[in-house]
Amino acid sequence: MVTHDIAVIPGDGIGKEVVPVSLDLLNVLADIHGGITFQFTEYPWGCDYHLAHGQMMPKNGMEQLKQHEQIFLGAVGDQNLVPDHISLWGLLIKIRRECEQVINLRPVKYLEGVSSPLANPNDFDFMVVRENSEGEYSEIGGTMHSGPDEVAVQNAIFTRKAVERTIRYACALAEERNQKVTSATKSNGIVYSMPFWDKILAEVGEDYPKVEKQSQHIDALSAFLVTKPSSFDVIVGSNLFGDILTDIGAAIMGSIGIAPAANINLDGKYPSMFEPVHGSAPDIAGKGIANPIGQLWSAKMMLDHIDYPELASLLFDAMANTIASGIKTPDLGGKHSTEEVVDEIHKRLLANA
Ligand SMILES: NC(=O)c1ccc[n+]([C@@H]2O[C@H](COP(=O)([O-])OP(=O)(O)OC[C@H]3O[C@@H](n4cnc5c(N)ncnc54)[C@H](O)[C@@H]3O)[C@@H](O)[C@H]2O)c1
Ligand SMILES: O=C(O)C[C@@H](O)C(=O)O
Ligand SMILES: [K+]
Ligand SMILES: [Mn+2]
Repeated sequence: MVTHDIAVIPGDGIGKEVVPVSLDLLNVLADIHGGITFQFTEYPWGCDYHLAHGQMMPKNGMEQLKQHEQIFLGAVGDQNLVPDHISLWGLLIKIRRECEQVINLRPVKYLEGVSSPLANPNDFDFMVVRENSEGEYSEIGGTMHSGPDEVAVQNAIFTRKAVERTIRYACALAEERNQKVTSATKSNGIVYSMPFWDKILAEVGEDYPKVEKQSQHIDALSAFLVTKPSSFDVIVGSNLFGDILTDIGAAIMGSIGIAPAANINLDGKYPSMFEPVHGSAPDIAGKGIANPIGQLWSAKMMLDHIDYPELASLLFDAMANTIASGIKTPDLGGKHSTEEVVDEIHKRLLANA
C-alpha cells in the first residue's frame, strides 16, 4: 500500500465547504485504486486563525507544510476579518514563494452542458502558464508623505531566471499539445520589463523550433479570449497578466466556480499546491451552494501530478458527465446544492470504476 501524505488547508469561506467533499471523493478514488491511501493532515489556517493568533499561520507553519508531499488548498481571504493583502501574503502567496511553486498552471476548457456566455464557444481547450514567483506581485516599493503629497511606489520584478523557466515550461507544454504558444506582452507601454520578456521568448523559442510562437499585447489578447478562444493552445504570461487572463478563462468556461489550478514546484524539493482559481466567495459562503468542480478539478490535477492518470480521468469524466446531465449549482444556472453535485459524481465514480 502506498500512502500519499497531503497537507490540507480549507482556508476561508467556501473553501471550508468544497475542500471536505473533495477529500471524501479522493478517498473513494483511493479505494477504487486499491493500492493507495491518502493521509490528510488538516491545518485550520486562515482569517479566523488570524483573529485568534494575529497571523495567518503559526511561525513554524512553513516548516510543517514542507514536510508533506503535496498541499491541497481551498481559498484564502475574508475582508470583513483581515485586509485582503494581509491574508493573501500571509498564507497563499507565502506558500507559493517559500515552497518555490514557480509555475501556476491553469487549464481553460469548454465543458458540455455548461452555458458559456459566448455565443460560439467552439470547444476551446487551452492552458495558461502563469509566472508565480515575482513580476507585479512584489514587496519592493513603499509609501511616503501624507495628505495631498502622499505617494505609493510598487516595483515590478522580472528576472531572467524566472522569465526563462516560465517560457520554457510553456514551450515544453505546447510540444506535448498543439505546438502553439501565445505570449502575453505589453511592450508598447511597459518599456523595460515587457521588451525583456519578448527578448527571452525569442531566445528560448529557438530551442523549440516546432512550436509556433506568437506575442500578443495583453489588451488585444484579453479580447481574443472572448472572441476566438478556440484559437489558443498554450498562453504564457507574467504573474498579474496570468491572474487576469485566468479569470476571463473562468468566465468563458461558464463560471469561476469550475476553474482549477496547480502551483508547481519544478524540482520536487518542496510540495506543489493544488487549489481552484476562485476565492472564498463571501457572498455565497455558508449557503451550501458553492460549486465543488473547481476544487475537484484541482484534485484531478493533483492526481495527474502524482502520476495516477487513470484516476484523474475517472474523476474528470464523472465531473464532466455530472454537469452534462444537468446536475449543477446555481452559478452554472442549475438548482442543485454542493452536496447533490458531489453525490452524483460519487455515484458515477462507482459506476465507471
Ligand atoms: N486563490 C485564492 O485563494 C483566492 C482567489 C481569488 C480571491 N481570493 C480572495 O477571496 C475573497 C473574495 O474575492 P472575490 O470576491 O474577488 O473572488 P471570488 O472568486 O471569491 O468570488 C467572485 C464571484 O464568483 C463567485 N464564486 C467563486 N467561487 C465560486 C464557486 N465555487 N461556486 C459558485 N460561485 C463562486 C462568488 O460567489 C462571487 O460572486 C477575497 O478575500 C480575495 O482576496 C482568494
Ligand atoms: O492574486 C492571486 O494570485 C490570488 C488569486 O486571485 C488567484 O488567482 O489565485
Ligand atoms: K483558491
Ligand atoms: Mn486570481
